[in-house]
Amino acid sequence: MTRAAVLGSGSWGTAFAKVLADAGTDVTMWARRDELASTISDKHENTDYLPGISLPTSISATSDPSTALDGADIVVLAVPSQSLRANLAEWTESIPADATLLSLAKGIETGTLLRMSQVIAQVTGADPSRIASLSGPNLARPIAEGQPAATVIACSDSRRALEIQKSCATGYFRPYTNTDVIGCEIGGACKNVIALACGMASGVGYGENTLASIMTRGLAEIIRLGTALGASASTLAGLAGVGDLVATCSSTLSRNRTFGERLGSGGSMESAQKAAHGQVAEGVKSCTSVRALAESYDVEMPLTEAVHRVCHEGLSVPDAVGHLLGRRIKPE
Ligand SMILES: NC(=O)c1ccc[n+]([C@@H]2O[C@H](COP(=O)([O-])OP(=O)(O)OC[C@H]3O[C@@H](n4cnc5c(N)ncnc54)[C@H](O)[C@@H]3O)[C@@H](O)[C@H]2O)c1
Ligand SMILES: O=P(O)(O)OC[C@H](O)CO
Repeated sequence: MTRAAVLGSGSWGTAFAKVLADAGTDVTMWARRDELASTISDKHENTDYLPGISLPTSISATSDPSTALDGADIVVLAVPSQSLRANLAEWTESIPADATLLSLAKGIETGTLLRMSQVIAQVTGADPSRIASLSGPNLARPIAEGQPAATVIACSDSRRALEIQKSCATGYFRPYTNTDVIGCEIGGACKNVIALACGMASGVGYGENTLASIMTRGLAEIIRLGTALGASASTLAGLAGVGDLVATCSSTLSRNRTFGERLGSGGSMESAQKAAHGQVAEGVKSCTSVRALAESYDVEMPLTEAVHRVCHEGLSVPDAVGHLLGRRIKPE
């Protein structure tokens, strides 16, 4: 039986742990707090992040990372992007030598501008062939409720991608494999920024034409950046690109879209952060790193630039809209 350690017991870590257990994988979760680990093990519910969802009784949880990691074939990294490096530094010693490391995080590290698989390789010293990324239209709660969805598991080593695919395929969760780790990670990180923009537009009161225009032009800038970094455009036209972009930009369950909506309807960054109740909207930090990454490759990303300026330079949403529409007109 495949054994997985899921490190991080937020919404997606918990929903994905359920998927793994439903697929017949032996799962141990790690939670930062003892109290949450005990609730998951004893009450089979994550009352903090996914209240009302019954977890399989086979899932156990611990606040001791080495207990969770003991004998793991697959190590699932389910903490927010900006905390992955510090957490991994503490976990590396206990990670089994041949385990596959699977990142669920959708972000670009600030400062280093590294993708999550690059952070993992740098901190753990693992060969890139042991590192995989999972990304797609995967809002946590509907998946935990068993609503059908598909995803992409990207790894340069197809054997490892297949091992993960088998460990999480269920009657409601359909994983596809891919070898394009860059495309998968760029799609996942960048769509959060575009979802912030859609939320801002929706908060102002704009409707479907505006949102569809932002999604489509957002995809154009994601493809420009992805291909400049070596991703395949077809990955970005698939589940980890268009699929996730549509789900996140359209859903009122998205933390990124909701965050943007609060800004668009006149809320401050502080009030939007407060209203998120500790749940991470990755795009708020990644807009800055994606923008810097794009600049370093001489790639134009006007929507990302606008989101960065609203979130971090005090530009108002109406002024951001004015700047975007005032740009030079050009062919599509
Ligand atoms: N929630 C979703 O629907 C969803 C779906 C797909 C991917 N993701 C991605 O998965 C990653 C994790 O998101 P989530 O939704 O589970 O987040 P979350 O906000 O629900 O929870 C984050 C988890 O990480 C822990 N955490 C927060 N800061 C930490 C730190 N500094 N050190 C250690 N642990 C810390 C929290 O205690 C919590 O257990 C993100 O990159 C997100 O973009 C989320
Ligand atoms: O709630 P969000 O905005 O972090 O998005 C969640 C997932 O990434 C959707 O696939």
